Amino acid sequence: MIEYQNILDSINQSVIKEQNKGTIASYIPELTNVDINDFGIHLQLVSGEQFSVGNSHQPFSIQSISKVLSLALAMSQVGTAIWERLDVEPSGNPFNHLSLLELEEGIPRNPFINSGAIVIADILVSNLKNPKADFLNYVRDITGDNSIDYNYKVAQSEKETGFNNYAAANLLKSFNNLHNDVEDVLDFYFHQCALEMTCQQLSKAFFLFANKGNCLANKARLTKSQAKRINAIMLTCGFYDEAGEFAFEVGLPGKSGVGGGIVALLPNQFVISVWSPGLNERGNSKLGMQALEQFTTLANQSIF
Ligand SMILES: NC(=O)CC[C@H](N)C(=O)O
Repeated sequence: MIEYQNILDSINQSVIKEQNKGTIASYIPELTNVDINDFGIHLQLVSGEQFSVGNSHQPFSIQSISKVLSLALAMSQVGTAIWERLDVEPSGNPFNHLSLLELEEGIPRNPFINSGAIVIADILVSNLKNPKADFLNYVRDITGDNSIDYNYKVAQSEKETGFNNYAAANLLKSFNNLHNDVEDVLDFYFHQCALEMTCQQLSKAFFLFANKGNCLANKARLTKSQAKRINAIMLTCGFYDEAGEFAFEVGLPGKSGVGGGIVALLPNQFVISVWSPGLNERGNSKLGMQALEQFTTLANQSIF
């Protein structure tokens, strides 16, 4: 029997002592309205038990973590045809890097760098009747929580400063890999990134990836094979140019966001969500990575 609560308590004790908590993302100005000392973890076992520590019930901006949820919805709607428009290779580059996209003629390396997520957003805009409302309902549905919502100020803040994402979308358009208007696709993308969730809600939202495609309410939302493939992409691409380091330190598929959240999971066992808003140089939560390294070491559980 693993003493999960003791493990989470001891991680909390050790990370709150850290002097260097990283840097809060400021390129989206509205993201700076958080306290660098905020820290929470929520662990959801596939067997149903839950454990948490710290601010695990405080909503934060999930940012790029949303790219896994948009990919899941696109795969369940469109199936394998999405792979005609993007690849599944790690990019070895920052999430907002553009030169590879030009070299590779508008085919993004994977769905978790910004250009890849923008292609997925385009697919959803083409396939959903009311894209923003339908995506929100999907996330509420798989999580079993209707209180989840977009933070409209964060979406607006990114719209006003998202020049790099406008560049990515226009480059995709120039290669005919964006079918809708740049404005419509980015409006959807900025909202999906502006979803606010707590660590507890994130663990519940990601339950289907640990549970062979079946969500918390035990409804099939993805096939087993789709869940397996999404986990593989999280492992190889979930942390951009730090994916190797995350596999090395933590050893789980996962996804980060510049709001300081990280979700990771062990198939058939658990989902764990961590939030600490200070980021390292690669744009991933500094203490979040440390906490997860300690978790898989102390619990002796990883995919390796
Ligand atoms: N890594 C991230 O979380 C980046 C997401 C952010 N919305 C962006 O496009 O820049």
